[in-house]
Amino acid sequence: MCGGKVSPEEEAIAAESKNIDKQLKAEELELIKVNKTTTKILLLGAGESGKSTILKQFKLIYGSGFTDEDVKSYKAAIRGNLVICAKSLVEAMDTLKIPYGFNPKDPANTALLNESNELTSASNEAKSPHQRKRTESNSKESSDGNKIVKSDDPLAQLAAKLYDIAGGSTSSPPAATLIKGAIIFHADSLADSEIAAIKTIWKDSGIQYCYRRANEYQLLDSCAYFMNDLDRLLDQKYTPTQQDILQARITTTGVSEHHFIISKDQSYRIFDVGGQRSERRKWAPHFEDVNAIIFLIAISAFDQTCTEDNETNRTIHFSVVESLNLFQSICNHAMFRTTSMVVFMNKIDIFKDKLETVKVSSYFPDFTGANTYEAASEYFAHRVTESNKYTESKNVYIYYTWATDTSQIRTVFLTVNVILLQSQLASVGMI
Ligand SMILES: Nc1nc2c(ncn2[C@@H]2O[C@H](COP(=O)(O)OP(=O)(O)OP(=O)(O)O)[C@@H](O)[C@H]2O)c(=O)[nH]1
Ligand SMILES: [Mg+2]
Repeated sequence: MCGGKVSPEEEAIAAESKNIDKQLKAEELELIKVNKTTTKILLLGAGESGKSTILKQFKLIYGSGFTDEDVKSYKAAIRGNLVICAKSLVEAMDTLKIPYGFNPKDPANTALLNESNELTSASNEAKSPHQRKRTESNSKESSDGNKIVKSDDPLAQLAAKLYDIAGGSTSSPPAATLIKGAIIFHADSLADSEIAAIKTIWKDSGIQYCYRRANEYQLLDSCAYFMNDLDRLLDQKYTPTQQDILQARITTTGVSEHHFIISKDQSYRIFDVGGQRSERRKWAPHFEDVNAIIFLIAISAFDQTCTEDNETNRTIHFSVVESLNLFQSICNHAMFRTTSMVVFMNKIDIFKDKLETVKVSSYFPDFTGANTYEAASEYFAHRVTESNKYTESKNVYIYYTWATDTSQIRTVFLTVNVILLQSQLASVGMI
């Protein structure tokens, strides 16, 4: 075949072989496409940031929803959640020193409060400017958002005084004593006495005041959702709704893998991990071949201390600070140099509510903007994006999410899917 004339048969064979090559190439490309668009995603973030709730939304939106088995186990979990909430509340009544029946709006309390305010301002007047400055900085000792703000609220002090006068923890009503002794469990049903006790304490004005101070101790975010609907949840024929399941809290231990087909071109392998500190050492074995990380930060917790700190009495950090540090270490991890980072700034519903009464600058003094949702969320988003050291090789995409709201999450997922598909195709040079 050195420059000789090519016969029509040979021509046909060459054309056929060209065709086959073309077809193979197309099939290979298709194969690559299919393989490359199976995105391996890790759901990361601190405990209670909402990872498993996002996974539940994947099941609802792209999977077959909750199975009968799921519903059964969540029914028991929800009842367990009720006991946990009731227990957290009655325990906090003692740690915060709030007497049962305490009503901040009671005229007698208002009068006492005015009296103590007058006394405080008289004593402040008598102090030198230097002494005054020291008292003020003691009550709000927070320079880097990393130290706890000490409560010098006159109402909290009045409650504590009345608590001591009433006899402290010995003055707890029988319902509270019963709850204190209750064992936390996942159960299909609760004893009648426990049901009655939970109902009684939730109606107590002191407990309601304690609930409003939930940033000072650990309480499940779904506490009010469940407690305000006790009759329905405790009915013998109760079956959890989708929303109840989204609100239910089961702490994740270990790592679980889940598969979802998003479209004909896109499928996900999602890994849900436990976010509590003791769980984080189980993350690393899953770091190989990760295409994207969805990292959750509960921004509503900007005034909240960390669970584990409360348990061990170690140095107290704000949980958002811990989340930002955790994000920084993941984002700048050598194995994730080119891994797309999608950050869900989660629990914006609670965040918005909180901003009505709580100042971000009290906990993050370098925040100088207006105490609005727009300014505060932008501030936290900036804290996230500025952590990325690999600005040349990857992007950090920020979304504000309400993980328990399926329609909001559906919209968020649509844009996340587009971004993940594009960045994955780009990473294999296909766009
Ligand atoms: N109101 C509100 N509650 C939320 C939101 N996201 C999650 N929650 C609730 O927060 C609690 C904790 O959520 P999970 O999804 O269990 O948190 P996690 O990150 O999986 O926690 P670990 O498994 O311990 O790592 C649950 O009761 C959820 O219903 C949100 O955006 N708004
Ligand atoms: Mg979880």
